[in-house]
Amino acid sequence: MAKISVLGAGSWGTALSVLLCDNGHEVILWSRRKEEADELREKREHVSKLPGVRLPDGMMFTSDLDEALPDRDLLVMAVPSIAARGLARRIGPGLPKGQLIVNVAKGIEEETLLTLSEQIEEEIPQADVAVLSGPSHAEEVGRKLPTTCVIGAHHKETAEILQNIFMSPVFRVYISPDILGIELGAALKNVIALAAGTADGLGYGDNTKAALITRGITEISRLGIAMGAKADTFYGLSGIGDLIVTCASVHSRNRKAGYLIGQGKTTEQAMEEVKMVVEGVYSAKAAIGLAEKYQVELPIISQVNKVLFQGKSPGEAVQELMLRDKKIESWDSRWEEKVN
Ligand SMILES: NC(=O)C1=CN([C@@H]2O[C@H](COP(=O)(O)OP(=O)(O)OC[C@H]3O[C@@H](n4cnc5c(N)ncnc54)[C@H](O)[C@@H]3O)[C@@H](O)[C@H]2O)C=CC1
Ligand SMILES: O=C(CO)COP(=O)(O)O
Repeated sequence: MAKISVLGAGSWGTALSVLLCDNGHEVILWSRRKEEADELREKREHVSKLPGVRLPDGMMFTSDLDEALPDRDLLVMAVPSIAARGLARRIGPGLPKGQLIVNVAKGIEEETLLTLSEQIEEEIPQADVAVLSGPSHAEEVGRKLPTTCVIGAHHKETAEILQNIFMSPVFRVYISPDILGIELGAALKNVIALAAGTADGLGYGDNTKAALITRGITEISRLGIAMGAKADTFYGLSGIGDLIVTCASVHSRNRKAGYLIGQGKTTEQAMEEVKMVVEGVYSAKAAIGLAEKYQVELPIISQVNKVLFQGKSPGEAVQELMLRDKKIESWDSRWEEKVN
């Protein structure tokens, strides 16, 4: 049994707390809001974020970091990406050397273009930071539906410890050393999911969705490989796997926000209506910074940015993508041509 604190009581932090409790660990779920921690303790359900999922009797709740942080084998960071650095800065000074931390949020920092684990490592240099990602909607993990994820860590021993902690008959966990590839796939799939949702909102069909998923992963992996990630990672759970689920699922907040934009809502209206965090909106901007830095073309992600932030009509963005220069699908030595 491990002593674990999950920091962030949104839908994902809550679902993972249930999983970890069911796995026999001692779990404290930290919320930044006292009323939320009190309500979770009393109702044993997160009514607004994860309705219908009973929170196990043994699960503990607090809004006090002094209760959540000392003497924990593992800290799971489950706050929205824009809050990750701030929380890491706040908790870092008190943590011991080698503190194991798993980040489960998905994003890239717009100003620095750093992944979340890189930000956490900057703020808590003494920690051993890993990531968990993959096609895993909280609503389904909460209902104990079979799910697979991947854990990325610097050291294989760390990855194996975490694999043992998270793995269950309904939650299968793979391990990988490619933290960068995992985090890039996680953050950028949300931007493509916004596009997929927008296509749904415009009334387009399955062909369009398949095109966005396929050309989307090409775009994500092109950038990731230029940054030093491993190509295979983008065809794994945290890449194509998460991209498929986020573009297709009724649970996806990014897809939902895209849908509303396709129906004519502004970015702000769509984010407000979804209520929960829409990470793709932040990652979209960061992706443009990365594309410029690594001199990589990201046609879909560029159009998503124009729709989100420059008021371009989604229909026009699709037209522009369809009418781009003619291309070869992928590089082939027989024609020896570099393609985008
Ligand atoms: N919901 C899901 O199915 C999954 C979500 N994720 C990722 O997990 C992260 C968290 O997402 P959700 O739990 O779904 O979000 P959510 O929208 O359900 O909840 C976010 C929670 O974070 C709290 N929060 C906001 N700012 C904070 C701060 N500065 N400090 C502490 N807490 C703060 C809010 O009060 C709220 O309870 C995101 O990066 C998301 O992409 C990853 C996999 C699955
Ligand atoms: O990352 C997720 C599922 O793996 C959740 O995606 P959304 O944030 O779009 O709901």
